[in-house]
Amino acid sequence: MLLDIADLTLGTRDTTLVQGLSFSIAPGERFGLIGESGSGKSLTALAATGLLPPAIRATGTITLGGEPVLGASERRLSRLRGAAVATVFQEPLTALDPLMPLGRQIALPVRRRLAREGGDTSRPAVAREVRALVEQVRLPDPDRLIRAFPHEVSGGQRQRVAIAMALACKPRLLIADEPTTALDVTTQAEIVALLTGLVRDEGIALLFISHDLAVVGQVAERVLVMRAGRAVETGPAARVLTAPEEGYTRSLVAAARRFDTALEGGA
Ligand SMILES: Nc1ncnc2c1ncn2[C@@H]1O[C@H](COP(=O)(O)OP(=O)(O)OP(=O)(O)O)[C@@H](O)[C@H]1O
Repeated sequence: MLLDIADLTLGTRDTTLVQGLSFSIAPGERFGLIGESGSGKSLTALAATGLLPPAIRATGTITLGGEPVLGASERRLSRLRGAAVATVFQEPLTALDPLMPLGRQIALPVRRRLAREGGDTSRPAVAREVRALVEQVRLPDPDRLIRAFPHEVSGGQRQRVAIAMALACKPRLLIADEPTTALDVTTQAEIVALLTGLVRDEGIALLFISHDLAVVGQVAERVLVMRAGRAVETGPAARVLTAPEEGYTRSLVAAARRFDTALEGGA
């Protein structure tokens, strides 16, 4: 397994936020973590990358690429973050430097990876890779985009830049935490299709986190539904999202269907 989480419990000094959570992701697998706001999805993702806030205590085990995450030194973790896992967040603006042209921002993880691999880190070599990544995430007008600042491009384009930066690390696991929530519906669908296609083509495993069942259904092969920090149901996406066994999942699926029907009725 690429990511193995066993009996993970997270909490502050006086509150339990995630309890007894276990799941694993195989190399190349697309896994969906579903749950309403506050159910503990983001904390779980942060725990998997060793980025938990200092106030949060963790027990259980997390193994990423064969290495333990909980209790690992910052040095080991930063190596693991570069090579094994990269994350795309809901709001790409938080991950981008407002004062740096987008091309230079994409160049940072490219140069880090080339240095790690002992590759050519000269300016032309890095620029070639940046250009290839910009094309891979299908950003329009690459020459303009490379020189543009974050506020000069659209939200969907910023998310494509964030995806390019994640791909630049050549991770074995990509974590996407609500990557489409801040976008309009059309852009959402484009980003979901892009992400799914890229991870499939590159053989990268995906941990896709969302409260939106329809979106997760398009992306994931297997899903886990969380409620108030606990796993409610897990299984193949096609089964859980069409024939859920647990009452809570059934109510989520029914609510999503009602929403779809209302949209169709209103169209
Ligand atoms: N640093 C922190 N200190 C204390 N409590 C925290 C901290 N970070 C998160 N929490 C709490 O942990 C719970 C789970 O948060 P988390 O962000 O993982 O939920 P989520 O399912 O990702 O929801 P959302 O989709 O809204 O981000 C929430 O009740 C939140 O208030």
